[in-house]
Amino acid sequence: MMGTGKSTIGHAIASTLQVPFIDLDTVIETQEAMKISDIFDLRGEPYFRMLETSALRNTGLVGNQPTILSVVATGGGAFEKEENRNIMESYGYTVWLQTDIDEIAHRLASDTTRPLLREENFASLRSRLQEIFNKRKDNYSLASVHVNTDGKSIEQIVAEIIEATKK
Ligand SMILES: Nc1ncnc2c1ncn2[C@@H]1O[C@H](COP(=O)(O)OP(=O)(O)OP(=O)(O)O)[C@@H](O)[C@H]1O
Ligand SMILES: O=C(O)C1=C[C@@H](O)[C@@H](O)[C@H](O)C1
Ligand SMILES: [Mg+2]
Repeated sequence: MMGTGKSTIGHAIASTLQVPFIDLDTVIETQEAMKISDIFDLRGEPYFRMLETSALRNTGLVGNQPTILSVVATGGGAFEKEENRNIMESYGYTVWLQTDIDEIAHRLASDTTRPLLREENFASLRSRLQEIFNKRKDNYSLASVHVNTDGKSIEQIVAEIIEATKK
């Protein structure tokens, strides 16, 4: 889900484990030389979703060889497509960061970079987030590791995820 901390936590896990970190949204922006909001506006969401799947596929390979251990943060909508879930499951652990909707709304209230969240005020942002979450939660629950982030520091969340992947 957007705003739960995938990029922040993903980066922190990779630093802790000293492995490469890949942020799929950043990969797509670099490759297209365009901000995600511009890709949505100029090319449309289906085109973005196609780029997302192909970027996801490419994160697992360097040439034709599987890459070494790495941490990948996807966009919040990437787990919606079965094809994407299958690619991610073939790579290893998938992590669902669960964050209270009010907390996400507070975090993103002044952030205008997310094309699916162009809301006029806090109440409409909150209800839009709830609507997106309700639509996506069954797919998110298919992730192999579930971590509730509420009231936790980044360090605590990182430690919980690393611990969960040792089991
Ligand atoms: N555990 C946390 N405690 C407090 N703030 C946090 C925490 N995790 C992330 N944040 C803050 O929340 C905001 C959103 O985080 P981030 O960009 O990592 O989310 P995301 O899941 O990658 O979102 P998106 O799906 O849009 O890419 C940032 O301002 C970040 O600093
Ligand atoms: O939740 C989503 O569908 C999205 C989240 C962002 O990370 C970006 O991938 C894009 O804005 C779409
Ligand atoms: Mg992100």
